[in-house]
Amino acid sequence: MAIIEVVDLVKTYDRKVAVDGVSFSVDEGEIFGILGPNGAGKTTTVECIEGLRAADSGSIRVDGLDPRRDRAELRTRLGVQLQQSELPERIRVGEALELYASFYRDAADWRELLERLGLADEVGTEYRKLSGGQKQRVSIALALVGKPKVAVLDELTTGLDPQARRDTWTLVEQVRDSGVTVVLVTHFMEEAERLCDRLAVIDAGRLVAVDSPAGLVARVDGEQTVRFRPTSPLDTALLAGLPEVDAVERHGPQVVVTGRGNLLHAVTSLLARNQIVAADLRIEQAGLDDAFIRLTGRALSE
Ligand SMILES: Nc1ncnc2c1ncn2[C@@H]1O[C@H](COP(=O)(O)OP(=O)(O)OP(=O)(O)O)[C@@H](O)[C@H]1O
Repeated sequence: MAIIEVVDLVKTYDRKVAVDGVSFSVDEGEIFGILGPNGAGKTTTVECIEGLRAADSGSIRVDGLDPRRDRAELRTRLGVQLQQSELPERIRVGEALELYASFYRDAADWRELLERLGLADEVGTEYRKLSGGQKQRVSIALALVGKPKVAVLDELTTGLDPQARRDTWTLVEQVRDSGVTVVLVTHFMEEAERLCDRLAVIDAGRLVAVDSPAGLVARVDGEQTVRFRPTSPLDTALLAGLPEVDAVERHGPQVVVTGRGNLLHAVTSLLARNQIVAADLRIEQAGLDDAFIRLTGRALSE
């Protein structure tokens, strides 16, 4: 069931069209990603969902509420991640949580929340003394303290090192598993691929596609590459004769086979039939990166 519905959203700043007729819906209980390059209109879209910005046209419903008209009620159902700069440097973690909990009639037990987010030891620590990853966890805690049904997390792992980023992903999955629908704004392909059940790909204000990461990748009928080192002599003409294979090359001791369909299975079966053992066998397939390029005509990082 849809918990967020966005229909034909349009938002213009002066003459710049930031969001240009975007429609999508978010199902209850999913991690829904909004993926796109800088300036694509992601933040504008979620700010309209949060009721922080008025759309020029289109309609939005969050758990049945109109974000502008029902802002007060929306606040109890939608948790918004705070940007880092919005907390005073010297506030202690426990104080921040207590303060935010006081804004809600029915707040979560914030001590239990800190425990769950691995911050129990930092209750008395000043915000400025936390690591980047810890600050992000505090911002997640603050988004959850009102016991929302939906949490919006915007550029959650920007600036984090790879380990802290992975820890944060695990945390987001735990949040979802606890029954909260998550809307995740990101421009990291890996994050989107690893974490999101479905994604809206936005480019230059327009919705390019909504699908699961695997569904997006499947739209690219991509070429695959299988690499291996045969441990006994191999007649590559045998491989070249397989219907799945487009080309076979030798790079020193390595054989590189490109093709389509169930390429890996075709290659390994042929090797098995000929009693050839493949060492260092690897397959490379199209990923979300390739799908993004196919859909938008450019790489996400451009
Ligand atoms: N308050 C504003 N006034 C004028 N233009 C704005 C305003 N906020 C955003 N824009 C412009 O609208 C477009 C969409 O911006 P938005 O912040 O929604 O994109 P984004 O996808 O979230 O990008 P980023 O990843 O860089 O945050 C950009 O061209 C941006 O410059």
